[in-house]
Parts: sequence; C-alpha cells; structure tokens
Amino acid sequence: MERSWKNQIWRFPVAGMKQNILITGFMGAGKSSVARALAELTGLFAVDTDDLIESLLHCSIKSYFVSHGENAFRRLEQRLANWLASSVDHTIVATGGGFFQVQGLMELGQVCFLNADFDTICRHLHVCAGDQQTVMRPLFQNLEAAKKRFDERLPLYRQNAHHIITVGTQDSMDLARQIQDILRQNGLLAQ
Ligand SMILES: Nc1ncnc2c1ncn2[C@@H]1O[C@H](COP(=O)(O)OP(=O)(O)OP(=O)(O)O)[C@@H](O)[C@H]1O
Ligand SMILES: O=C(O)C1=C[C@@H](O)[C@@H](O)[C@H](O)C1
Repeated sequence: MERSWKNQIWRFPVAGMKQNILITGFMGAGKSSVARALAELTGLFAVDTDDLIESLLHCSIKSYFVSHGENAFRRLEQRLANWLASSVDHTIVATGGGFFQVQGLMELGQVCFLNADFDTICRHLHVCAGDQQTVMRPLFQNLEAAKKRFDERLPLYRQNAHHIITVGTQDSMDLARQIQDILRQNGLLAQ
C-alpha cells in the first residue's frame, strides 16, 4: 500500500536538525538495498549519493577514479553533502562507502551505520563464488587492499554514526524494519 511521507510525523528533539535518514557502511554492506526497503516501509523517497554524483559526470565513478583520482571524487562528495545540507530533507540517503568522511555528516540527519563484517560483505558481493560484483567498485579491485581499507575505516564508521545496525544473515527488509524500530523507539519517526 502506498503511504504518503506526510504520514511520517517526525519528532526530532534537536531544533534545526535535518530530518533525513542516512545509511552508511562499507561497499557491499547493503546500503542501497536497505534504503529502497526503508522507502517502501515509510513512503519517503530514497536517493543514492553515488547515483547523484554519476548524474554530474560524463562517465562512471570507476572511470572518474581513473581519470581524476580519489581526491577529486572526495571533493564531489563534499559538494554533494553541502547540497544535501542546504536543499534536502525528509529523505532516505544511501551513501557511497567513503561518504561518511564528509564534513557535517552528522548534521544531515540520523546516520545509521550498517555494520557488516568483511565475510558478510564478500558474501553479498559473491566474491567467493568468483561471480564478483566488485568490477564496478574501484576500491574493491584487490581483496587484500579492500580488507585493509575496511579495517582502517571500521572505527571511523562507528564514530560517525547515531545508530549502529549489525548486519548478519537478515535480508534488506528485515534490516530496514530494524532501523524503523530504532528511529521510532528514539521518538525520531512516527509510530
Ligand atoms: N541483506 C542482504 N543479504 C544478502 N545480500 C544482500 C543484502 N544486502 C545487499 N545484498 C546484495 O549485496 C550486493 C550489494 O548491495 P548494495 O548495492 O545494496 O550494497 P551497497 O552497500 O549499497 O554497496 P555499494 O555502496 O558498494 O554500491 C547486491 O547484490 C545485493 O543484492
Ligand atoms: O568506499 C568508497 O570509498 C567508495 C565506495 C563506492 O560506493 C563509491 O562511492 C566509490 O567507489 C568509493
């Protein structure tokens, strides 16, 4: 059944706090899938920072990394974060794997970190089956380097989040329900 976003009466305790829901986590944690499921549950729209950035580019993010480098990509992410801050509210935002590093992240809305361990991520991306979905992910070309980046980032993802959701074998809809419950329990989302 279709639900209007107007049914979602938000009760944020902090005046001036943005009322978005941001989903953070490593590549393959399931951010986009959970954002879509949460959109279905709440009637809110979901956007994806990687898709929004690609809409600016004349190429894929992977090609952009090759032609312009990672630092240029991070500047685009910051530009996007600034636009979210000025122009976007009441929206679910699935973020790119490194978006959690932008300045002002925690003011953009409720940040929900999808805490999947590296084995779970590899399972999601079918790394073990050889049928890898890592081809389009420039920072997941080398398994060892990806694991090193994962280990370095883990404490930072945790620090830069309002809520931490442990990802095991649940499907995306279960995880979205869990987020909905957490936000409701905290009085941040209508019952
Ligand atoms: N809870 C889940 N259980 C099993 N597979 C999942 C789950 N969530 C996502 N997947 C699968 O993992 C892959 C990556 O999912 P998704 O694109 O949602 O992750 P992501 O965190 O947004 O990744 P990225 O930021 O790298 O694009 C997809 O094939 C998706 O079907
Ligand atoms: O983890 C990262 O730093 C990235 C993840 C992807 O979602 C893309 O945003 C890009 O490939 C960088």
